[in-house]
Amino acid sequence: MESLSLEQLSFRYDDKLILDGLDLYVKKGEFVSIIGPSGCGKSTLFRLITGLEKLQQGMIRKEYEFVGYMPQRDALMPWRTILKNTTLPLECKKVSKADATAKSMALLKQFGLDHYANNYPRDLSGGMKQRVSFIRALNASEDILLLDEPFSALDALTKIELQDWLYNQAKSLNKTILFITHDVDEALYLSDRIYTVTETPIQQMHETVVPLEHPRIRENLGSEEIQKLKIDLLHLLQKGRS
Ligand SMILES: Nc1ncnc2c1ncn2[C@@H]1O[C@H](COP(=O)(O)OP(=O)(O)OP(=O)(O)O)[C@@H](O)[C@H]1O
Repeated sequence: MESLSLEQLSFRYDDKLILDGLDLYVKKGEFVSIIGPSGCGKSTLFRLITGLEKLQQGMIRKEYEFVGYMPQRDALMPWRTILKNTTLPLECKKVSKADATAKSMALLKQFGLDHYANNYPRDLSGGMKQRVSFIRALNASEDILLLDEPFSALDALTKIELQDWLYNQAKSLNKTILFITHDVDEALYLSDRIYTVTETPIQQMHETVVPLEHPRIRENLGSEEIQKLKIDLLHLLQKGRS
């Protein structure tokens, strides 16, 4: 069953065509990554799905009304406490203050951040802020999350830790995730399928099913089959840039 499907989506900024009749789908519980050259239109696609950009042509079908969106930068509000940052989507959905606080506190505790509930974003490390941003996205949608390069600004070790953390969250909570990354290893480790942008404006993306079992084991990324796939994906990315 599809949680999200885009049909014949076209979009332009003034005279610059970004999407040209794109079809894409994500099934319920699937982890799907999009990789592509800088500036090809990946974030624009997310802004169309979230409604931040107005649909111009084509159709977006969503199984649920709300999507959780984690933009490239953590985009936490510096004047709100960590707790208040995470309750924001619930306030927008008119959830009562008591319920919003209880739900957010439970998530903060689950993610080891409950002691920071009354702190401000400036008090947290980059990795912690990304976790807070993830909780805020979870509070926006129980079902589907759009994550735009959530780990790109982190150091290598924190990135690996958060990839494992995200993978476990996605599987244990049975989330449907559409994920943008520039990191081919990250896409291979986390995803069931990968869409690669090979042309601009984007017409159809190249689709790859990742041939790895769940639960994922990082060492398996070193297998001959996966290394060959990685090289193929890098070639496709080069094609998309030229
Ligand atoms: N509001 C806007 N008005 C006009 N052009 C825009 C606007 N936002 C983005 N663009 C242009 O549209 C193209 C696609 O931008 P977008 O941010 O979607 O790319 P991206 O693939 O997410 O890039 P990156 O990987 O670097 O984040 C770029 O050329 C960008 O300069």
